[in-house]
Amino acid sequence: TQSTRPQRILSAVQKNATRGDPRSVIRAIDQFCSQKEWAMNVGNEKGCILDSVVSEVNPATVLELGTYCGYSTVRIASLLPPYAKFITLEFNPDFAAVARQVIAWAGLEDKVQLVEGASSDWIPKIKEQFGIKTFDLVFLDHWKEHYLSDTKLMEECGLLRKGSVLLADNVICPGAPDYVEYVRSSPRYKSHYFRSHLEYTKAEDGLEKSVFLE
Ligand SMILES: C[C@H](C[C@H]1O[C@@H](n2cnc3c(N)ncnc32)[C@H](O)[C@@H]1O)NC(=O)c1cc(-c2ccc(F)cc2)cc(O)c1O
Ligand SMILES: [Mg+2]
Repeated sequence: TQSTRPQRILSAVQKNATRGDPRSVIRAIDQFCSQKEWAMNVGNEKGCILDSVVSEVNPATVLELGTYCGYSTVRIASLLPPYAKFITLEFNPDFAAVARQVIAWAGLEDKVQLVEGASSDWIPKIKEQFGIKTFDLVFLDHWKEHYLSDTKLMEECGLLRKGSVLLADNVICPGAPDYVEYVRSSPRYKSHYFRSHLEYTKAEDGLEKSVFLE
C-alpha cells in the first residue's frame, strides 16, 4: 500500500537523523521538505523565531495545538528546562502515530505528552487531567479557524495568567484573520507580528506573539 507523506517524513528521519539528536531530526525533516516534498511543518525560518520565543519565555508549562509530525514539538522540547511540562494535542491518529516516533527518535519522549483528540474537547480537561494550572507558553498551529475559539476557551478555563505568551503560526498563509483582529484589538493582549515566510517557500507568512495582560 502507498505510504503517506508523514510516513515518508518519518522514514527520512530514521534514515538521515541520529537517534537522540534533536537537531539532526529537525535538519532531516527540513532537507526532506525542501528537496523532496513540501509539508506543513513550521520550518526552519519561522522555527528560529519559535526557538527565540521559547528561550525568552523559558516556560515551565507549554501547550502546543496541532502536533502534525512533531517537528515543532521537537524544536520546543529540546529547549525546555528539565522540570517543564509540555502537552501537545493532535486530532489525527495517523499524524499522532508518526509524531510519537519522530519525538522518540529525537530522544524527547520523556519531555512531551502527546494527547490524541480535538483541542476543544481537551482544553477544558487539562487542569484536572494533567495537574497544570496555567500555561506559560501556547503554540497555536492547528486548524486556523479554531485559533480564536480555542483562545477564548483557554481564557474561560483559566489556563492563561498575566504574562502567558501565545505564539500563533500562519498568520498570513493560510491566515487566521479573526484571531489576529482579536489579539491586536483586545486591551487584554499585547501583540507583535514576526514577519517571515511560509515554510520551504518564498511566500509571505509570519508568527503573531501575544502576551496575555489580564
Ligand atoms: C492544521 C494543521 C496542523 C495539524 O493540526 C491538526 N489539528 C487540526 N485541528 C485540530 C484540533 N482541533 N485539535 C488538535 N489538532 C488539530 C491537524 O490534524 C494537523 O496535523 N496545519 C495546517 O493546516 C497548516 C497548513 C499550511 C498550508 C499553507 C499553505 C498551503 F497552500 C497549504 C497549507 C501551513 C501550515 O503551517 C499549517 O500549520
Ligand atoms: Mg503551521
